[in-house]
Amino acid sequence: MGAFQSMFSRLWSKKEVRILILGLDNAGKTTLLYRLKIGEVVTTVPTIGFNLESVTYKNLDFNVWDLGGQTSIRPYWRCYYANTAAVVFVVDATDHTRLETAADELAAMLDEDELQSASLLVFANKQDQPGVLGAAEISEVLKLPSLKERNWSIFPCSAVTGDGEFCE
Ligand SMILES: Nc1nc2c(ncn2[C@@H]2O[C@H](COP(=O)(O)OP(=O)(O)OP(=O)(O)O)[C@@H](O)[C@H]2O)c(=O)[nH]1
Ligand SMILES: [Mg+2]
Repeated sequence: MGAFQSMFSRLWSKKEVRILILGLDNAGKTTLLYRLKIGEVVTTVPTIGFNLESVTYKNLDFNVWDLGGQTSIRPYWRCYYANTAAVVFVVDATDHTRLETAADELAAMLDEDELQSASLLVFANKQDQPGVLGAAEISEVLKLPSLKERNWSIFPCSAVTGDGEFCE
């Protein structure tokens, strides 16, 4: 194989680093995606299907899939699980009444075979709002400390103000 051909075969075989952004509807997933991508707050509409963007972070390129979170769309999340390096699970930390639902969806997702080696990053979003729960409280509701053999972290953030380590 010539050098040229060899270089291109290596490029073509370069695997996608796939990140999924999941969470209930209205959690702030799309807002967060575009905060990461362009550093700005965009006006969103509920996502029907997905948004896909390549995001470069610290010189690494990721394909970030932001899936719609409405009840009727959640069954389709599993179609995107294969080869996922990390799941970003976004929680509206002001939405006290739906935290249990978020916890159930997260638990079901983490049970899936295709996600056994995926890392989990949880964002306790909307920290700019009054009455918001912090990372420790969200972590407890989602039962993160009981996760075994899972590389997980949780961060408080506001996708709107950009506050929080990973929203910047
Ligand atoms: N105050 C505040 N509002 C936010 C924040 N993040 C998102 N929002 C608002 O929450 C609403 C829903 O945001 P989206 O990003 O569309 O939510 P989503 O999770 O993509 O929702 P689906 O696409 O339906 O699954 C919008 O009005 C956002 O402006 C935040 O950090 N703080
Ligand atoms: Mg959306």
